Amino acid sequence: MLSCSLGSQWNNFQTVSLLFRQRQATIQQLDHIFQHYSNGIMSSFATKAKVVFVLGGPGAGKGTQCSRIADRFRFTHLSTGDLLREEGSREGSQYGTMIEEHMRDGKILPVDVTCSLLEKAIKSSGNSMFLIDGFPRNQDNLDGWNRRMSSKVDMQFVLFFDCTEEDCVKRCLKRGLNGSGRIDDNLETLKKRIQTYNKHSLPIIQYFQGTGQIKTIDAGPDADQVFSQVESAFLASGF
Ligand SMILES: Nc1ncnc2c1ncn2[C@@H]1O[C@H](COP(=O)(O)OP(=O)(O)O)[C@@H](O)[C@H]1O
Ligand SMILES: Nc1ccn([C@@H]2O[C@H](COP(=O)(O)OP(=O)(O)O)[C@@H](O)[C@H]2O)c(=O)n1
Repeated sequence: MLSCSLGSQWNNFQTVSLLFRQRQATIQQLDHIFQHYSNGIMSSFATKAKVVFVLGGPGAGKGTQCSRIADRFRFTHLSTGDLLREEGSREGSQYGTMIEEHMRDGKILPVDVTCSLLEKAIKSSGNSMFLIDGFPRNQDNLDGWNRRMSSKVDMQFVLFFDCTEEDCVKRCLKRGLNGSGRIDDNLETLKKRIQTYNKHSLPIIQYFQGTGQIKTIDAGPDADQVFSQVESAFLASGF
């Protein structure tokens, strides 16, 4: 029986080498044994991608902190909102109108659209560590992820940026005034985004609190202070 541990793989190679030196196996037999063992070695390296979900209200600072985490810990930052905006503005996209309407109304898109974009981005990234920012944002997102992706990756934990509604609104409005160009950084849409967050996203955060997978960050202080909490959370998880 072949074992996948590197120690026993090394022993296997030593055995093959001994057989060869003692001329006790034909080249064909040795080739067969070599292929068998090297497949075992490859599978011991082929680990699943690591995923951290990043949640919090609109404007809580998820994107700001994700780009710092990506620099510091070599994660790839996948902003679900950015992927959707990109898809929405792609010429010929069948989802353009749907994405624009949902975003303007502060509504969450069907998971099949979002999950396909995430899966494509994960596959083409060349990395094995991902921050999935703004997802899963409702039960449909979570169910779709569990159906399509959860067995293909290792979810590490959920980083939750805890921010008051007042700060969230202020930050989004300022982001809009500073020229974000986003169709949803205005007071009217923000009210709807906050409603959606309270009704659909908070239950998901509570679900992860129940499973013990949440790391809560106080998102109120300035970005440097928030990052020092974030950094401690990643270091404590072995990153
Ligand atoms: N800790 C913070 N304090 C004040 N403003 C912040 C902080 N973190 C981010 N911001 C600003 O708030 C706005 C929203 O931040 P962003 O990271 O885009 O949030 P999200 O990705 O959660 O929507 C941005 O203009 C950003 O510069
Ligand atoms: N999982 C997600 C994430 C975002 N979205 C859409 O994208 C919009 C913007 O999301 P975002 O993550 O860029 O922005 P914030 O609301 O976090 O600031 C949301 O209001 C939704 O309309 C979605 O449908 N599904």
